[in-house]
Amino acid sequence: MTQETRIDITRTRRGELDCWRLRVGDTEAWVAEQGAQVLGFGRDGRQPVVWLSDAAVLEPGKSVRGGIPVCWPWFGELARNPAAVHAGVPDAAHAPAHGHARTRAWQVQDAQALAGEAAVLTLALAADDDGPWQGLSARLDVRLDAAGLRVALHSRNGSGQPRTISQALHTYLQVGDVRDVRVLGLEDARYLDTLAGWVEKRQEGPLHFDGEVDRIYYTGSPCLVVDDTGLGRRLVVESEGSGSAVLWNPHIDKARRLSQFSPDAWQQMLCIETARVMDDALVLAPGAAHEMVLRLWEDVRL
Ligand SMILES: O=P(O)(O)OC[C@H]1O[C@H](O)[C@H](O)[C@@H](O)[C@@H]1O
Repeated sequence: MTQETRIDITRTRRGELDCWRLRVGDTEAWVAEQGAQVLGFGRDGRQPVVWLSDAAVLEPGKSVRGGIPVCWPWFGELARNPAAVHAGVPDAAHAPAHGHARTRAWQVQDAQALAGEAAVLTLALAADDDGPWQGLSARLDVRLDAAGLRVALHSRNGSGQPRTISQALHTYLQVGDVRDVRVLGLEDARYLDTLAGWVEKRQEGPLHFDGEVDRIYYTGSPCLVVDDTGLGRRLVVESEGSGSAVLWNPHIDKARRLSQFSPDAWQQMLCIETARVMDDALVLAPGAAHEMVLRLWEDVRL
């Protein structure tokens, strides 16, 4: 990247949400302040890397279907989590899926265009003063540069007790046709098949999407690759500080039950969710902090 590469960051609105647009040369990312949710990432004139539903609703209080929702301080159904995650929560069975962070207003801490380098945005979610999540705070650093998109989720336990949480950067990826895609890097990994009674299985070969997939992988590899022959590209999802990943595609029937989701949209998306879930849940000692990083880029084959 040269000093002349255009880099900027601007506050703007999409629908009813306050957002930030990060721009580095011909690459752009969008982030909503609500939920610190990345809403888009891609290069001019190419298919997006990050998928956003054409039925997405950009309104306060609603998690947007697509982008990278931040699931925190729990992932999925709270009651399905290890007991330590919902200890002290009075009505875990009725807690909202994927935690409260994705629909809350996060505070902007920093927004900078670093000449010749990157556009960076930092958003923070203050700790609750009381209640079951008292003392737990989060921060999300988003950085766009010539290498791609980097998203880092910091969790901090400011309480006087050890705390266990679960979390995910729930990345929706754009693909040509999910039936022609394979995910590499999961070979031989243990996984929980949530569609088959949460039994543990082992992945054989690359992952294909022949039907609904909703699995929690214990990832030995920090680097997963979406090999997309339809779009002639590979998407690389690299993680740090994460030992699990959720792989999801709703296929035909579940697509009909999802909010903000067109009936055929399952064909053009899949989720790779960089996570700390189930056996890999995150234990934070009093005063401790943790960083989980996702790096995402497109590798174009000619
Ligand atoms: O509809 P949402 O609450 O956004 O959840 C969307 C999906 O998230 C994860 O991938 C879960 O593993 C799925 O079971 C769930 O359907």
